[in-house]
Amino acid sequence: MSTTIDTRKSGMSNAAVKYQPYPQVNIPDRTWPGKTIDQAPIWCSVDLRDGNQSLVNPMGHDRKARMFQLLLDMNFKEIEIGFPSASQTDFDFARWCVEQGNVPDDVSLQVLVQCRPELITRTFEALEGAKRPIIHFYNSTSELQRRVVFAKDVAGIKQIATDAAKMITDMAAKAGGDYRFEYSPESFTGTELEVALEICNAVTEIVRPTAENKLIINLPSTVEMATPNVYADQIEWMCRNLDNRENLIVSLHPHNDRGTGIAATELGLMAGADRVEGTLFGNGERTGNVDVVTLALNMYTQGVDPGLDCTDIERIKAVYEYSNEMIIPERHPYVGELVYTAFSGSHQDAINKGMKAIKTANKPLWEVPYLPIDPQDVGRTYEAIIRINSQSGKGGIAYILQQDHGINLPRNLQVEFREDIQRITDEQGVELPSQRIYERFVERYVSQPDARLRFVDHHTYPDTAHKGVRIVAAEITDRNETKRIEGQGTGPIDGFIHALSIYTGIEMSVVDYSEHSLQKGSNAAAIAYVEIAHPGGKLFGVGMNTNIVTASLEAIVSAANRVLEEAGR
Ligand SMILES: CC(=O)SCCNC(=O)CCNC(=O)[C@H](O)C(C)(C)COP(=O)(O)OP(=O)(O)OC[C@H]1O[C@@H](n2cnc3c(N)ncnc32)[C@H](O)[C@@H]1OP(=O)(O)O
Ligand SMILES: CC(C)C(=O)C(=O)O
Repeated sequence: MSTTIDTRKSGMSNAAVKYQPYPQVNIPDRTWPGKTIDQAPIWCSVDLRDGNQSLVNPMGHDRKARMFQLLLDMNFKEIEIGFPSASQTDFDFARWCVEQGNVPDDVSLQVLVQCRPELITRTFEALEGAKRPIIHFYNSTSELQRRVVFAKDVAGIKQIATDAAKMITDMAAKAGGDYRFEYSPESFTGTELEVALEICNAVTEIVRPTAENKLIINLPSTVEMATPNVYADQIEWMCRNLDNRENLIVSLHPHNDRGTGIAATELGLMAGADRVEGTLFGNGERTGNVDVVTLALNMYTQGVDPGLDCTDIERIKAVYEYSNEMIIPERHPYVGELVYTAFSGSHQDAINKGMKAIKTANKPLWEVPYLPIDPQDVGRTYEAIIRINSQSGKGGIAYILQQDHGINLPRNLQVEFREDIQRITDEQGVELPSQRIYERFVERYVSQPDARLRFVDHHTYPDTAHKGVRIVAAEITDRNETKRIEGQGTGPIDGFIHALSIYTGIEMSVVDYSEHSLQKGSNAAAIAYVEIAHPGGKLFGVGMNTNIVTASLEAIVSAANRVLEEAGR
């Protein structure tokens, strides 16, 4: 049976008229699909330039300086600090970096400039005295921009690039400094590969890079226009065909228009690129530049040292938010508020078991279901891993009580208490915080404010008529009236439940018992759990006391109160 879809209903049936598919690259012997990323690229932060130029309010000195210090602390060795010929703020910041920025000797300041003589001259002024700075010059080479922006043919566009390359290398030679150079055929992804190659080769011929001073050829996905495999094909094609490849550093500068900037970069690295330009958490034009923190942590979680320090991701986030005046969404990889949190039951159960298994195994290898990275590796805690709402299960509730309050619920009690929590979360429709779960646990099982019975005291003595049997004499209150009860058994628990069975007229017996201490040290408070059987089924009681025997007997009273409540007495 075939189904016909009526495309007229989609409202987007003009797609083929308005847009055209991106052409594929003819490279049938491509090698990148078989490669893996096994070492970090050279990283270059463009937060202070591409990031900055896309902000509602571009950064002033303080916001730039704070970001700059963070980038140094994260171990970036190449930092594009701005476009000094574009504004006085950027010029002054470049001068501040050179004169007062305490830039380590192994860090290169990079600046961007268009291929325009007056802007190039001003750029050299901004960098006077800098150690091994990178002059990054660009012009758009795309078919569309050649046509509608520059009204020039390929030769004319090439001329813009080569004139600039000549001027820049001449000025650098005259200045006598140890300049480095970067050229970008901007809008590379909109440029025919042969054209991009011709222009890059022409620039390389003028710059004459050497092994000691390589030329950076930056191949930007200025606008992301195709699937990431196409970008990888383009990079592999360029790497194969560029002249003097051994003296070039091939750099990627991906944007994220299709939401696949990370994938494109990773495939581009597999295709032979050496360097990546990007920004923290992907700030940048439109949908942003590629996010270097995510890229670095993706490498880290594959066992590759990324060379960037992301161990204090909260600081990186704080500086990002201060300097860019933007907020990071809750789902952002590695940093979002919710990315280490599971609300759903089966995820919580698996995480809970995984965390226990890791503790038991005592090995460094991280293997926890649903958590591709140990949150502590980026300075996050385990506190937020599990949060409870109506989608949650017993494993999650058990994890919260254990992790936050030191309470290890027996499995059957987990099942029982989960039903109670589920009822509350269903009724309220919101998350139940850890403290509220704890309070509910104590109220239901320990303090029981509306309950009839309270344990007061007990003592035991041998039953002289029966060998091995002890008599338990206990004092309890029933609706605040003191009562003395008595029973027999092999020990206090056994005898006390017998006494309560006689007193209440309901036959009860202990089917499960466990206890543990709640705090370490000499004043250890104990918690005891008893599961009792009664004619209507089974249920739990819990006692907490500094004395373990008292905690056990309180647990039995707790269970008895619940039996009475169920029986409507
Ligand atoms: C993809 C990117 O992110 S590239 C970086 C973009 N960043 C920025 O533009 C931020 C900083 N820029 C600025 O402050 C300004 O654009 C300036 C100071 C650089 C230049 O300002 P202005 O000259 O006033 O104006 P504008 O930017 O509109 O100039 C466009 C002119 O430069 C030409 N042009 C643009 N880019 C280049 C280039 N890379 N090389 C040579 N010429 C260029 C255009 O063809 C146009 O020429 P026309 O005036 O003959 O039509
Ligand atoms: C200047 C270039 C590298 C750029 O920012 C881009 O293409 O996005």
